[in-house]
Amino acid sequence: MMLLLGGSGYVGRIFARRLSDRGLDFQAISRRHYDYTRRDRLIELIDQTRPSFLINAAGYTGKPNVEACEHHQADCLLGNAVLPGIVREACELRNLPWGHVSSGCIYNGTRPDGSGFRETDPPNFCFRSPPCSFYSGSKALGEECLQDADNVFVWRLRIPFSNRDGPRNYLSKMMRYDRLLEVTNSLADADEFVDACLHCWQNRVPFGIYNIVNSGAVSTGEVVQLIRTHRKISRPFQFFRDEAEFLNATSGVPRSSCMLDNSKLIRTGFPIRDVREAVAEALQTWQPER
Ligand SMILES: NC(=O)C1=CN([C@@H]2O[C@H](COP(=O)(O)OP(=O)(O)OC[C@H]3O[C@@H](n4cnc5c(N)ncnc54)[C@H](OP(=O)(O)O)[C@@H]3O)[C@@H](O)[C@H]2O)C=CC1
Ligand SMILES: Cc1cn([C@H]2C[C@H](O)[C@@H](COP(=O)(O)OP(=O)(O)O[C@H]3O[C@@H](C)C(=O)[C@@H](O)[C@H]3O)O2)c(=O)[nH]c1=O
Repeated sequence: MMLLLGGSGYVGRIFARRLSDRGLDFQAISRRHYDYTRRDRLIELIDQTRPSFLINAAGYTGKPNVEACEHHQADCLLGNAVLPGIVREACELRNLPWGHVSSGCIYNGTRPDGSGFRETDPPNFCFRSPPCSFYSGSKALGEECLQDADNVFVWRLRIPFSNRDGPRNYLSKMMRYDRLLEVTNSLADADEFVDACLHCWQNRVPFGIYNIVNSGAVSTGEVVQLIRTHRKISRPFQFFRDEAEFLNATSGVPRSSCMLDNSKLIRTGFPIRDVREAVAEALQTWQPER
């Protein structure tokens, strides 16, 4: 049996669906019913349920986007920086292996040679390397709390998308925003991300940090072109002139735009798709929100 923390959230629900689809036994835990953010309660929960693995898909992301983290800093620090440390302590005490959903947003840009950041690269979009958003800073602190931990996977997700239309889906956002920021990013098909996380545990790959994104990176303009082609949308898409105009028009919170190297994941035998192929397929099989 696996414990799933944060199973009520966007990422947690995808874990729940994929676990159910595979017939894997799990219990999704919500703070509403059980306060897993308290170390003593989490240890009690582990003792009562005796799981073989724990998935931490809990955290504070801000709604509708990370801008909200600037105004809810305590919740953000609790969910993203403190909670991973609490889960670590509880899991270490009970010798329970686990996985933590982190974010690639602790980086900005590329490595100096233009390649994607590797798991060994220090974050460059965080409180220790400003500027950054409060969200990114809090996620990097969360990873610091897990440094040198045994028995944990740190799964870095980045800009999830899927074929299911909705306010958290990056492709839906690109179709709904009035104006778009032209940047280049690594992205992750949300289902593929979860499958890769489950692959790590089920195939007992070595614990540690994994960048879990589709291969390559894609610009906003390329995504728009794929949307035009596969969704047959002919209306014009408006773009911000540059990042300064984006920051002026929104609430001034900088975003991470970055490329991540996923070769460590690929070496474990997980066949992750190229980002353009994955985006195209999501758009071809699009399920509009009702
Ligand atoms: N969505 C995205 O674009 C990305 C998300 N991530 C990471 O994935 C994880 C899940 O994100 P996502 O599913 O999008 O987030 P959601 O807000 O949709 O869900 C997160 C869940 O975490 C639980 N939670 C526990 N502590 C807190 C807290 N202090 N504040 C808010 N919620 C809390 C809540 O569940 P309950 O109250 O029921 O226990 C909540 O439903 C986060 O760690 C996030 O940083 C990483 C990259 C991209
Ligand atoms: C608000 C806005 C954003 N954008 C761009 C900026 C950015 O490149 C992309 C996504 O920005 P958003 O504000 O929608 O989402 P944001 O909250 O920044 O998304 C992030 O969420 C957290 C939880 C993560 O961990 C990240 O990996 C990422 O998925 O869209 C526009 O093009 N136009 C807009 O009006």
